[in-house]
Amino acid sequence: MDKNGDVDVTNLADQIETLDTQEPKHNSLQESSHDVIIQAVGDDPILSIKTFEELKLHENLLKGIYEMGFTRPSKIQAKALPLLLKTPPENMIGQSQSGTGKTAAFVLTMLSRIDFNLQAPQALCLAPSRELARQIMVEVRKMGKYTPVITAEAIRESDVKSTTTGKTRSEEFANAQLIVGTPGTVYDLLKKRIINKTSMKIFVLDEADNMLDQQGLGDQSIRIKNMMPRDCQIVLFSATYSAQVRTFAGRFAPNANQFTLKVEELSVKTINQFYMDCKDENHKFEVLDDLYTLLTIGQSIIFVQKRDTADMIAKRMTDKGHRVINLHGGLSTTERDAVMDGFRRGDAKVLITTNVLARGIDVLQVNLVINYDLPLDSTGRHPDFETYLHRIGRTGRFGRTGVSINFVHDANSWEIVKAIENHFNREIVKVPTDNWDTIEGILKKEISKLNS
Ligand SMILES: Nc1ncnc2c1ncn2[C@@H]1O[C@H](COP(=O)(O)OP(=O)(O)OP(=O)(O)O)[C@@H](O)[C@H]1O
Repeated sequence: MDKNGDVDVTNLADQIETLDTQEPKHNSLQESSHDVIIQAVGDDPILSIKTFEELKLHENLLKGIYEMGFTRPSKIQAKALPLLLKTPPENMIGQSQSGTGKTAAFVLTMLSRIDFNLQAPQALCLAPSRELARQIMVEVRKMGKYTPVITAEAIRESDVKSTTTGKTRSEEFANAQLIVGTPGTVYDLLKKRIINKTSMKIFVLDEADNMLDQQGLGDQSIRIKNMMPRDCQIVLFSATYSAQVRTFAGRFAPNANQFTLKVEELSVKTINQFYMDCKDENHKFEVLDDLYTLLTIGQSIIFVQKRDTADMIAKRMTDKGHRVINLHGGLSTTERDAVMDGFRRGDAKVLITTNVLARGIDVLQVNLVINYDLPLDSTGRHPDFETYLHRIGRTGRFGRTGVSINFVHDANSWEIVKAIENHFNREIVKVPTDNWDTIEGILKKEISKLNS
């Protein structure tokens, strides 16, 4: 807390994840450390690299990695990359907590698989949202900066010329080697043969459990996968896999090397979780207004369940004098890009959104996530555990500390918070809604515990 009595969540410590640098202990198909179970398909020892050099990557790729400030591989990168880069390629079903560097693991693999002399699509990555696809492409372009890779984003819905490249879709995809997109657009482009699939070497699903969800994007992902050549490497990554999706993932990516986290290891330790007991729906807004009036908060994301609620909260917060922005699927793509880019630049500090941004979005300065509405499954009554974890994972990125606050306003929402607490076996601490000195005290204590 600073001398004005504000909780200073803007200056949270930059703790870099402690790397597991131990030598592999045995040559076996399965390795189980305290947090992750690795099932490898081959008989080779499960290696864990300590430096990126050990991967024997092209020096231009290494240059890109180092320029991004990646001095050492994270734990998932250290263990997954040796398996991902094997020749002949092997499939992967990877799991690691939010913000631990899964993107770099698959981006590096895609870039390593490309024959730069061949101007045809060779690597395809799907993500569930336009914003995440754009973010992955930024990482591709940074990491591949010193390579001649030709890239294309498959996120536009019509055949208009790209505003950035001035090319039509056919022109853009004719010689693109690495494509990142959303499933609907990619499927459409493959079907129309605008994307040529014949030389495709690697197919990646980020947020794979979401992409394979039979009630959502699953159908499209399956259709796209069925169009890929037989020997195409299939790589799935997510922080979460429900038991049902995991079984299906095993069929989608057969004979895969698998990384599985135990449920109690899923929550990121540096994200501290709270709940506030509001009297009713309307009181939730008053508490939100007070929070932003009384506390100094860095960048934050407020999650609601519906687009209408996002619009309504944004309007009411603006009327109260708070500077907020709002992003959901009801906006045009141009509006969505402008909002997201503004938030990334830090022009706006408070982003109100729906589950469209629950997954993957990486803005390191976000130190607070508010679940204004708790995430519910399709019945609308039960908790959506996976979405909860992804939402709060928008803070606490790569070893940073973060705070998440859940708003509770009736018996059902209280039960949902308790169910989430039990499911992940992580305490969600109650903070009062009426005593701001106490609120500051609790948040400060919890944050300092995390930093110590
Ligand atoms: N080896 C590294 N060294 C330093 N920073 C890294 C390294 N690897 C990744 N990062 C950074 O860590 C942050 C989180 O990485 P990333 O977005 O890939 O997480 P993730 O595991 O995909 O999370 P989520 O499950 O939320 O999608 C990013 O800002 C990324 O640039």
